[in-house]
Amino acid sequence: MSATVTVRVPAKVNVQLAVGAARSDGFHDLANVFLAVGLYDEVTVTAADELRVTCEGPGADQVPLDRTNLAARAAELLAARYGIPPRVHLHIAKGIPVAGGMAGGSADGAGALVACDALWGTQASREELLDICAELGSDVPFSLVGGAALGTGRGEKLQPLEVGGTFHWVFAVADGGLSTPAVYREFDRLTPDAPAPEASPALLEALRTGDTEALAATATNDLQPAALSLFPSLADTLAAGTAAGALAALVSGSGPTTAFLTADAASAHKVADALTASGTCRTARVATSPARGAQVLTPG
Ligand SMILES: C[C@@](CO)(OP(=O)(O)O)[C@H](O)COP(=O)(O)OP(=O)(O)OC[C@H]1O[C@@H](n2ccc(N)nc2=O)[C@H](O)[C@@H]1O
Ligand SMILES: Nc1ncnc2c1ncn2[C@@H]1O[C@H](COP(=O)(O)OP(=O)(O)O)[C@@H](O)[C@H]1O
Repeated sequence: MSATVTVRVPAKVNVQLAVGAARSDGFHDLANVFLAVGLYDEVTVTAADELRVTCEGPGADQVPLDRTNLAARAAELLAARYGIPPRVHLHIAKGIPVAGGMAGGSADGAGALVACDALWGTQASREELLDICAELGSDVPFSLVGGAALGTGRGEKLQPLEVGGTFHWVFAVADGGLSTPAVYREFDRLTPDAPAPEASPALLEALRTGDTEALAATATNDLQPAALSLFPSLADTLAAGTAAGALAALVSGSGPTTAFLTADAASAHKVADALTASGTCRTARVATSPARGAQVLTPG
């Protein structure tokens, strides 16, 4: 056991987000095709007198530092399973836009879990870790595994997917955030008869073969109309990225980050520059996918 462990965890984009009707538990059944992208949060855990969370980086002021933080909840859940007092300092270095539909909070939950497991030497099995992740949130299991996966149920039941190449993305970070439950509520209002969600075979094939144009032609997000309804100016951001040459433009998950798939690295930089100059977003970030899931940087 070492005194400090740092874990790096990627963001995600949903290349397909098919959403069904609301279930009796309030969640929605999904066909959620997750793709991990190379924008990262780092979670560092250090032994301390009591559980404490600190956060640095863009948007850190919007991250709760109390027990509602997903990193704190992850430490508490693992500690409770093994009868360990959760006396740790969790420090989060944010690289993933906060409340942006890129699963930053989920990344921190998965990262804290892996970091505490290494710090405490609990050696929880992959199944146990995935179980705790699912308890923390629908997106958290994917943050642990990374790569690409089809999430069914509320998104927590994962089936790994093959990815045959590198995809080049631009992410436009919006001014402000969107609440995930509010976007799902707006989806319900706009889509009274949502059909059962199904993954698109053509999209899965595009991922498998690493075919950017085919992925661009098949990527869809059923939450996009709801996100646009609550945040209408996102339409201007999508239009600016498309005008600059993006092959596909879509809202990332529940938004308000928008995602632009581009032909190659040069095109990604061109689209990012155009988005920044357009004044329709706060900042634009270039990243590639797939990316590895939660990974220990300093060994425990
Ligand atoms: C929309 C998605 C797409 O990947 O991600 P984000 O864009 O928020 O990152 C996810 O479904 C968000 O997953 P996550 O943020 O983990 O949600 P949870 O904590 O499990 O649930 C928060 C709330 O979202 C709604 N929710 C979430 C998942 C789901 N399948 N159906 C839902 O209706 C519920 O209102 C729930 O109370
Ligand atoms: N470690 C965390 N980092 C960011 N947000 C967190 C964290 N823990 C809890 N939250 C809460 O989760 C909400 C959603 O944030 P985030 O996970 O970044 O976005 P999204 O769910 O859109 O992908 C935030 O508004 C915040 O209140």
